[in-house]
Amino acid sequence: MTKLRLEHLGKVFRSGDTSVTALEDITLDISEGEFAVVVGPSGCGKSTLLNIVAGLERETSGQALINGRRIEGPGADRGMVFQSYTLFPWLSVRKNVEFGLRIKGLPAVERAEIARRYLHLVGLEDFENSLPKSLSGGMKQRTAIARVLANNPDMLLMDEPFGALDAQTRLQLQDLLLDIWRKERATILFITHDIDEAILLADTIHIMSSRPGRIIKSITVDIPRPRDHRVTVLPGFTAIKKEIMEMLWAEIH
Ligand SMILES: Nc1ncnc2c1ncn2[C@@H]1O[C@H](COP(=O)(O)OP(=O)(O)OP(=O)(O)O)[C@@H](O)[C@H]1O
Repeated sequence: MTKLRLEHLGKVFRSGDTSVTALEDITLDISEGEFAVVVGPSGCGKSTLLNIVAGLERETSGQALINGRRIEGPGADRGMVFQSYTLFPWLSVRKNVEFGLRIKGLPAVERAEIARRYLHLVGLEDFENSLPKSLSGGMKQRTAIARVLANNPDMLLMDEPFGALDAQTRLQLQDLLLDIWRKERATILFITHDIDEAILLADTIHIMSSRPGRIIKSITVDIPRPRDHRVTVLPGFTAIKKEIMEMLWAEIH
């Protein structure tokens, strides 16, 4: 079943006499439970694409549909994780995770139960009373992921979520995300600059051109699951990496 459909999506930013075409004629489908990754050169419109799906920006042509309904603004059916940490500094880890549930009006006992379940899933059950300032970058992103999952969204939208982390932590969180995705059967749209990350995670990789961003190729990653970092040395992995690198290289030269 199609979860997200983008039909001839375009975005032109206008300000005064100048206009920037960020996206042009983007058409793609993401199925329920699919892990879709978008890669592309810097400035090609990846964040703009994700922001339109999040309902934070409006397209200027075409349309974006979730579960067959046109996206016209933000909604609880989509949960977003950004590169920068977006936790409330004055709230404990658990209160951060509970935040959306509190807005929904869930009783305190139920909120705490759901928050603890997701903190356990991301390995932070012993830190529920800590404040964000006492957490490492990786722990902050784990909290952000738990917070989004606690709201039980239809889709997770992730904009370079591991981009600010050191290499070692990034590897750990990639494996954690794969584990969560398998357990929660989430539908994920994930943006990254990192080709290894894209191949490790994705069912499908959509490669974008330089601005104006178009989809120049969609690659199905047929490396068997469950995957972890050991797959990065497989010949199938290297072959996909070569293909993507050559396409991106051609885009920026
Ligand atoms: N609010 C805005 N107003 C005007 N132009 C914008 C706005 N947001 C983005 N752009 C332009 O649209 C283009 C695409 O930007 P976007 O941030 O989506 O690219 P990106 O692929 O996510 O970049 P990066 O990989 O460097 O994060 C860029 O040329 C950018 O300058």
